[in-house]
Amino acid sequence: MSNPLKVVDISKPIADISGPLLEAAQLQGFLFVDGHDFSQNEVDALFGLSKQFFTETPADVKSRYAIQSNNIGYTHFTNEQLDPLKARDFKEAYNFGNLNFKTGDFNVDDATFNNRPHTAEDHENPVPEVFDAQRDLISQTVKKLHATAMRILQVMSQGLEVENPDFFTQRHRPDQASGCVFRMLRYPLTRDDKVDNEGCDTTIRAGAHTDYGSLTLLFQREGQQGLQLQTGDTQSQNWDEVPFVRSQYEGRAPPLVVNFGDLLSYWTAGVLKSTLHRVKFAPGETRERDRYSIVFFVHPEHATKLVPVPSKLVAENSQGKTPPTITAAEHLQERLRATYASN
Ligand SMILES: O=C(O)CCC(=O)C(=O)O
Ligand SMILES: [Fe+2]
Repeated sequence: MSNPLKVVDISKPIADISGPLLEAAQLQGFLFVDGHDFSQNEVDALFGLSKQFFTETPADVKSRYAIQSNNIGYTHFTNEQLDPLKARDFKEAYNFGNLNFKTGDFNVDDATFNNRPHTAEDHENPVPEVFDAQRDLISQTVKKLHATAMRILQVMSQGLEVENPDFFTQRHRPDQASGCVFRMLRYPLTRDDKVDNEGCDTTIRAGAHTDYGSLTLLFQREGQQGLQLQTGDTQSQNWDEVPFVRSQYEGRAPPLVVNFGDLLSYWTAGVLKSTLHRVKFAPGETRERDRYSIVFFVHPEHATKLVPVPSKLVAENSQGKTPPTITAAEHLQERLRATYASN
């Protein structure tokens, strides 16, 4: 399969890679990031853990950890109801949140995480047993994912010629409350493509959407492709498949699939592209193999004010218009509300 995306090696000097990274962010909103420091063994262990959780945990146990309004927990969309919307999103996921990248803590209770007294709306965010037994692996992973994301933001800042090269990283400090989420996903194979769902395409497993935050980093597995991004204008409805590519480094995990989210697009007056994407299987493919993916959604600190980025490129693009200044937390709440409203 040909590869429509650029591969950028983030272990190379920033000056050599900031141009290509910015170009990918502006034109496609997607790229592959190689030169990260995840080994294949480490990523295999994560996918093993994900498989163990999804396939060995009884449904009633999973439902005890059901997703909360803070976006933490287990979510399951089944095609058992004859609801075409639900049929399209036949997948299950577990979201880890309230992450502290300095300590490696995750699912911290809401009051402690937000550093305020406990209120009735707060959640405790208990961790399922399978994950509790692997705390170190999860902590190490989220710390490294955050560090990788910070490197990408730095390279991007240089590409955007932001006056302060730390503008973005200063707003994504590792130990401050944010909406960052680490998510394990499984798209099971047990459906029958031939089921007529009132004309809707039953091979689509995650409907077309853009991501909410700053950046998204994703691990996929060989032979389990399915992610597609929209190319061309929104009318033309062309979809490019994200292929599986290997790292150029021996023993390293494959390059991360990285895309830019709505918040970064908003924040840069549209210079960076938040691209529509979806998960779709070729007919028949759904009966051969599950798709597993592991995703890290990066968000700035909750209190971050989305003020104009001090960059000529961004200023030119905004053409003197200044959108109302909102915080990252307000932006996230708005997007989550819209998602729940459409379900
Ligand atoms: O599983 C995938 O490949 C994509 C997941 C995704 O786009 C998302 O969860 O936002
Ligand atoms: Fe997504």
